[in-house]
Amino acid sequence: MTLATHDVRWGAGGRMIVDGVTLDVAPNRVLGLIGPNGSGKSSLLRLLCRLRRVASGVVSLDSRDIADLPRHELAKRLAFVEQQATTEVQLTVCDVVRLGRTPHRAAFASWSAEDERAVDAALARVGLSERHDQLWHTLSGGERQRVHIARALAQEPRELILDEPTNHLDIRHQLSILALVRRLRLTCVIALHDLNLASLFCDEIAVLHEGRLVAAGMPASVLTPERIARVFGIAVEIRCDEAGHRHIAYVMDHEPGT
Ligand SMILES: Nc1ncnc2c1ncn2[C@@H]1O[C@H](COP(=O)(O)OP(=O)(O)OP(=O)(O)O)[C@@H](O)[C@H]1O
Repeated sequence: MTLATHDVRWGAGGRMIVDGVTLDVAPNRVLGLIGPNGSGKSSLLRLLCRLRRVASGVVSLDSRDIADLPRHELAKRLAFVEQQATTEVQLTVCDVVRLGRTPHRAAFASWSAEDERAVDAALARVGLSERHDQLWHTLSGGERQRVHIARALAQEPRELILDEPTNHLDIRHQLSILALVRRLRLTCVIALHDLNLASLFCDEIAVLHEGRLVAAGMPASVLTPERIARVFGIAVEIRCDEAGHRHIAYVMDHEPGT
């Protein structure tokens, strides 16, 4: 166990938004977090990264309460790729990725060859090496998303938290980013909306509904038509192809657009 929550609660605006979530993230595995809009996915991810403090319960890293970890130590271990992260407009792509090296550098230390290698490797991994010097604000939405993933990789974390990292990406880049996340062999928690991508790329899936964890486990056991109907309010059929891959097909009771 590296990252875990025990009975974590957090509320805002007079209501409970994350309501008693207990979850273990297996080391070096990808946990997909799914749930309808507003079910508390981003809020839970922010609690995992200590960007918000729990109202009650514990988030732990290697069995230590993250509330007790020095900020610097937490930043070396855990990287977060936020949904629609913004960045100062006058920075170049490599400036943004270099920010990922901050936790590894002592105050006033000069930029090292190791830092530069980590930045170059991170940009290469997301396929943006040739954009090294481009101004960040001139990138497309999908390219910005990949730069933020590179920034997180430059941090060389052991735990990687991603909030809908496939937003803005075309289908090829959605597949390549999720394949990359799998290849990294880090402990990953990743909020996703696409149930088929979650099923294909995640080792385990956790389902949030109205702030509560309603299921967690292997994709095939969690993503059943009954549960999808209950949580998302839609009808689906599960089809298996010849290779044994499951495909979740949406059942329309009328033709789209009619
Ligand atoms: N600081 C806050 N104050 C008041 N309400 C908040 C705050 N943060 C989140 N919420 C509410 O909590 C609920 C859960 O939000 P959250 O962003 O965690 O959901 P989500 O599952 O990530 O949704 P989505 O799929 O739409 O991104 C929403 O109804 C949101 O409006």
